[in-house]
Amino acid sequence: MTKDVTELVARAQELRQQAHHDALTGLLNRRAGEQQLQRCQRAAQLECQGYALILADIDNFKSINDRFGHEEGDRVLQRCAALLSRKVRSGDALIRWGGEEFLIVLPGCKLAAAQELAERIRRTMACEQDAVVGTITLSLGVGAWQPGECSSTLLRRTDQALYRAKTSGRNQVAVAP
Ligand SMILES: Nc1nc2c(ncn2[C@@H]2O[C@H](COP(=O)(O)OP(=O)(O)OP(=O)(O)O)[C@@H](O)[C@H]2O)c(=O)[nH]1
Repeated sequence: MTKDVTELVARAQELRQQAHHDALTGLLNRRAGEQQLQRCQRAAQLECQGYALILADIDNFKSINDRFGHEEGDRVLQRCAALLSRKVRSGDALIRWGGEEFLIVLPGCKLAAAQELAERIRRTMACEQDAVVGTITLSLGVGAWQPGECSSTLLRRTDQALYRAKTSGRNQVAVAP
């Protein structure tokens, strides 16, 4: 009987893990990430505790897949996820937001600190050499919550900053005004 209960609890934990996490990278999946973002937004409105976002996107990822194959592309995604995991603090949320795009939610973080973190991430990624693919770079957009703003507006501003980082040459950080 006790063994059955233990197995059920373990299975429930496994299912919860699968429901909230991306199978390839182990990061939070988009749905769980959206919930984290909403929690952060509520705290911002109720307690006036701001937060910041970083959107990081691997540069020219399609050509990595094309040149080295989809499996190597998957490994590059895992490598990026591992690097990002090393850079964030325990209260932050690290999310696989899309194919080769990652969102970091930083509760209580101001714009300047988020920009510094994004720059540290960019530099570390660009300096490390992957044995197969060589240099991998990231473009990053950074935004900080403004009073009265909803999370989708902040997300849109941060995405626009990421777009500027891409169109300005990639391997750079752009900040949402
Ligand atoms: N290996 C692998 N590839 C993926 C995965 N999800 C998305 N992709 C690929 O990621 C690529 C993204 O390509 P684009 O959107 O053109 O972006 P990009 O080549 O990185 O170009 P820029 O973002 O403009 O620098 C597509 O070729 C997708 O097939 C995945 O889970 N694994």
